[in-house]
Amino acid sequence: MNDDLLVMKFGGTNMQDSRAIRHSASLAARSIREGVKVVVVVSAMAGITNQLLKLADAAQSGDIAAANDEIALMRTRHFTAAQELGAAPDSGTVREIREMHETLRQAVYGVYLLRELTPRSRDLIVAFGERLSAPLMSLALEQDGLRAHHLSGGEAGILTDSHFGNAKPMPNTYERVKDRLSGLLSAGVTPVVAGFMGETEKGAITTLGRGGTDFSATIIGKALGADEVWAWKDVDGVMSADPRVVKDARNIEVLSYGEVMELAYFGAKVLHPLAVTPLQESGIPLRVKSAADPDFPGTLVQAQPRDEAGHPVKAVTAIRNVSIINVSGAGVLGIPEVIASVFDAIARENVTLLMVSQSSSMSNVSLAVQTVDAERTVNALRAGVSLELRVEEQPGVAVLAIVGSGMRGQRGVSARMFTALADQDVNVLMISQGSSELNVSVAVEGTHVDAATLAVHRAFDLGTPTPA
Ligand SMILES: Nc1ncnc2c1ncn2[C@@H]1O[C@H](COP(=O)(O)OP(=O)(O)O)[C@@H](O)[C@H]1O
Ligand SMILES: N[C@@H](CC(=O)OP(=O)(O)O)C(=O)O
Repeated sequence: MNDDLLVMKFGGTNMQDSRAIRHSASLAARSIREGVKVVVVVSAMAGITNQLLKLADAAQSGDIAAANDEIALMRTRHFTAAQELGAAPDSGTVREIREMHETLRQAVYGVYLLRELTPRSRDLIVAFGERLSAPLMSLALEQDGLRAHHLSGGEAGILTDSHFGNAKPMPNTYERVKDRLSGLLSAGVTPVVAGFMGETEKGAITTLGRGGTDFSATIIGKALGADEVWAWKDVDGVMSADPRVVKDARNIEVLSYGEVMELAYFGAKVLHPLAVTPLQESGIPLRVKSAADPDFPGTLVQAQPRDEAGHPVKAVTAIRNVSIINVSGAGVLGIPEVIASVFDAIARENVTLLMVSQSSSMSNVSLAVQTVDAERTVNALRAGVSLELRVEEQPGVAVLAIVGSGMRGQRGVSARMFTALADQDVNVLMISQGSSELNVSVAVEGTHVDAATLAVHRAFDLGTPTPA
């Protein structure tokens, strides 16, 4: 394989300590030694992103001591990893890590003084996780005898809009990434890019949404016209259900971009919901691979689905911590302006709607949203719609979805799902099916979600085939 180009993404688990980082570096090194050019994209060490979010909240609420304690813990973790990867106390890497922690401490102190944590300052703080792990990966690659250079998302050319917390790449990102990384690659240097982050035109740091390092990798893959993007994970690949819930979940060999998007949207944490979007036009394949078993093919994500006869459904996923917002008022909801005002109010709050359904009597619209967004949604609806409407939240819900392109035009798929749920005494609160027929989703009581997932997984025979 000569002149081939791969983008390799390493997630939090694959960056969690010096041992994991060394192993991840060896996976990249293996391909580089075969003559493949590799761009490495890294996540923060496992747990660091949540720790940064927590300490930012502590500073905002006035507890600077708690915030500083967390920063000290993080610092020890990064220093320990650097040291175990062979960095001398006076090395450039150690100095860089020390300086970054100092800048982080100052940013957090600013939040404490202002008692204000804007989405912009939260992004600045949370992106330190990836900025701190990139030098560690560079170090590990260098220890492996390779030349490497680490860059922040912005330095790598990732330019985004200003939707802090959920930023999207600007159209000129692709040209910029190509400009910034091509020189390094042709000089035989492996770029190591801090994932999850980008920057605005003015240089403010943004993040791409939770799990966004997958998205960084595919943006870079598209920009460079990579042969493939490989997302290394702590699981075999994309599986027929979350393996933490369903023990006999099976690896799916091939999925289409559309199927993966549905799976990610409906809660399969394994990939960022927008991760495949940059690949769709160019048809660049994405492979989800197991770092623990690098020779296992994992899951290939490509333009075309591959359907197995008799298996219309490929996976079952769940979103927990959901609320249903019921908007009701006899007759009023039949008036188009009233419906428009409901959706206007939601759009202004930038809330993601997981499901929508309207009763045919036109007296009720139900909206499923993440519980963290529920209060905002209820307030926006109460302020923005006709006074004749009642708005109520029903918390403690989960959304369960079945996904698979083989469902198209197949009769009886929903019936099989509902029978499985009924057999488990699971009450269905809302139902929806997209016209693409790639998924059917239902809202159920949150306490039933695991039993429902297991039952549906069994009903569609998605588990590991038992050896004869
Ligand atoms: N359908 C699924 N297939 C594979 N993993 C899943 C699925 N649904 C949920 N997961 C969870 O996603 C996790 C992998 O995603 P994540 O931890 O974000 O990866 P990384 O941080 O390594 O990029 C697994 O530990 C697994 O429990
Ligand atoms: N660190 C970020 C981005 C990311 O992609 O992480 P991971 O690859 O570990 O899911 C997050 O936790 O959201």
